[in-house]
Amino acid sequence: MGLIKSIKEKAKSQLRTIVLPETEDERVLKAAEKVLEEQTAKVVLIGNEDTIKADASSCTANIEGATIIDPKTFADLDKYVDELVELRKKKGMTPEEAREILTTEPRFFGCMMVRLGDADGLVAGSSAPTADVLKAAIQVVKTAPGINTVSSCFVMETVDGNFGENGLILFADCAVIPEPNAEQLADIACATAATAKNVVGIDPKVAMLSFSTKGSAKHPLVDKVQYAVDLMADRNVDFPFDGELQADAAIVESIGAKKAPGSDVAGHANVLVFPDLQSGNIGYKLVQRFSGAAAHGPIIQGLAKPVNDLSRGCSVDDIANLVAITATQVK
Ligand SMILES: CC(C)(COP(=O)(O)OP(=O)(O)OC[C@H]1O[C@@H](n2cnc3c(N)ncnc32)[C@H](O)[C@@H]1OP(=O)(O)O)[C@@H](O)C(=O)NCCC(=O)NCCS
Ligand SMILES: CC(=O)OP(=O)(O)O
Repeated sequence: MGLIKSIKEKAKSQLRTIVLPETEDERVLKAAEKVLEEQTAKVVLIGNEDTIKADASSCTANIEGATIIDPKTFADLDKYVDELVELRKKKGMTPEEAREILTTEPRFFGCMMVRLGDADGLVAGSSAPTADVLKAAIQVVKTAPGINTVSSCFVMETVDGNFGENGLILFADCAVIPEPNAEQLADIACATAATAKNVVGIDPKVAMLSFSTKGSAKHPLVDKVQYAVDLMADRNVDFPFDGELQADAAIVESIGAKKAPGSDVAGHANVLVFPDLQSGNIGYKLVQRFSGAAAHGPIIQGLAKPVNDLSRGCSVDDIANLVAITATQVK
């Protein structure tokens, strides 16, 4: 069974409640229809009921069965306001500011639903830059206990099946931390290994990428990746990892054997940790567009509850697929 098919089967058996706050986007309304039709989740749409219904009708999206919540008339708004003030009191947020944010920024309202258990997860980002989704998630949902770093990965479903795990390969971090330090690179590697296991169902083999393989180039940027590898060794992680490796050494067996002989990851990696956000974000988009790979994500890692982002270039299917992925992340 393909990845998305098996994730949808799992989601169907759990039927979680997922919030879609960006209801001004017709792709979201069409995705809501698809999710309801496939019964992979219950759907909550945020916004004015008349407007959402009129928009759905004009794009012929059947959203019957979705729950529509208008923050402006929401019965528990005062409770949400109190919670946001409490969360942001160190930053000096007033009740008036909290009310304004919750009634005008649906991503914040949706994240508060998730925080307070009125929904299980949230998917947004089709009509806002990633930073807007991340800010709502980090400020409201917060990191999971014991976790310092929020990061992201894409599950790339490549076409020819030769790379990674029968064509499945995770790329990280492609959406969150612009210039990770070595500690954060190690955190990204550990979080992505967990996503590989828990969401994709594969045993992770993690390559810490660079423009150098095993000291073939000398530069402070190479030193940073080597230090991240040392930190992972200190953490005694329970998955194979290696670095620093160039991308070809990580994913092509013959090149891995030549550039990093003896490595149990080189040539077989199914998790690629990029050294920074520039390489990660550019890398995933090039693979997606040049090769026709499906890019599922960005799946956000390290939050207390599942909130996932979309690229603004996403399709209706991308949104519906990410809703199913989000549903299966609920603990
Ligand atoms: C993620 C991002 C939005 C955070 O920005 P920020 O200005 O630090 O966000 P906020 O001010 O809302 O931060 C809220 C809190 O979360 C913390 N935080 C920020 N990034 C974090 C991370 N990756 N992990 C854990 N905590 C984080 C902040 O330190 C802050 O803590 P505080 O409230 O105790 O001071 C920012 O790093 C960003 O824009 N990243 C790039 C996103 C992007 O453009 N991606 C490319 C396209 S996909
Ligand atoms: C993940 C990402 O790159 O998002 P966007 O394309 O919306 O910037």
